[in-house]
Amino acid sequence: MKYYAVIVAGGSGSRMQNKIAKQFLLLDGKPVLMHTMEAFAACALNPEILLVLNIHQHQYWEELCKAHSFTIPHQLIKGGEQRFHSVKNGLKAIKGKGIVAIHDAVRPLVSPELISRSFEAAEAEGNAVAGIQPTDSVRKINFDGKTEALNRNELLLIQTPQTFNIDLLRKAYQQPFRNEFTDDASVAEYSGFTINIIEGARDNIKITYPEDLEMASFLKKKSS
Ligand SMILES: Nc1ccn([C@@H]2O[C@H](COP(=O)(O)OP(=O)(O)OP(=O)(O)O)[C@@H](O)[C@H]2O)c(=O)n1
Ligand SMILES: C[C@](O)(CO)[C@H](O)COP(=O)(O)O
Repeated sequence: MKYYAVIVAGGSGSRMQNKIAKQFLLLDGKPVLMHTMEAFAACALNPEILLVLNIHQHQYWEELCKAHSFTIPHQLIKGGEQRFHSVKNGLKAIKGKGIVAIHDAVRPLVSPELISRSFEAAEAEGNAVAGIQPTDSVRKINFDGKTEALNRNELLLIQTPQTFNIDLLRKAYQQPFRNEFTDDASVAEYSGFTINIIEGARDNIKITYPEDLEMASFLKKKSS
């Protein structure tokens, strides 16, 4: 079986409010994106890595790789307007059959163990989407602005990797973009596929706001 990893890094990181896109910010002296790619390179299934990056950042990325002596093999793909389009561009670059993991570049603490588990579960079930249970109480905001309690035991916080049989995901990504397509599971589900959840990891955080980078540094040190 052939394994692929599409690392989506085509965003601008606006919520990070930094002139440098968050995927390039330093985490323990190394760009966030490099930590993420190292986790996939350490996966025993040896996935082929495709990095999806805004075309205007390709040269900057190549300079960063030289500066950090970063030599993990990968194919560079141009990003798209939305995450959806970036994933679609990544899929277009994969020929033939196999299993593909889609992963946010800004989830650098993903473990090779979770990556392998995701590939293995997707190979068995058709797809595998990482999720964890909320530990806070949760409420829904109604159209009138009032809120109502939800049963948190019926909810999941969804992460990446989100891993699929490539043929399944290619079919799903033939649909036109919809605003509710915030991840690959929502795209696959809208296309009629049932989503298979696997246990994610509490430290598999997405770096979105400045404090997330500080948290990631703490978690990285704790796990080393
Ligand atoms: N057009 C886009 C938008 C997002 N992403 C990627 O999707 C992942 C999750 O997106 P998010 O955390 O929202 O990143 P940004 O869109 O960069 O952040 P923001 O919404 O704060 O601008 C990130 O690795 C981001 O680089 C992408 O590949 N292409
Ligand atoms: C894909 C994702 O990380 C799953 O939780 C999330 O949907 C990405 O959302 P973002 O707004 O693009 O960061």
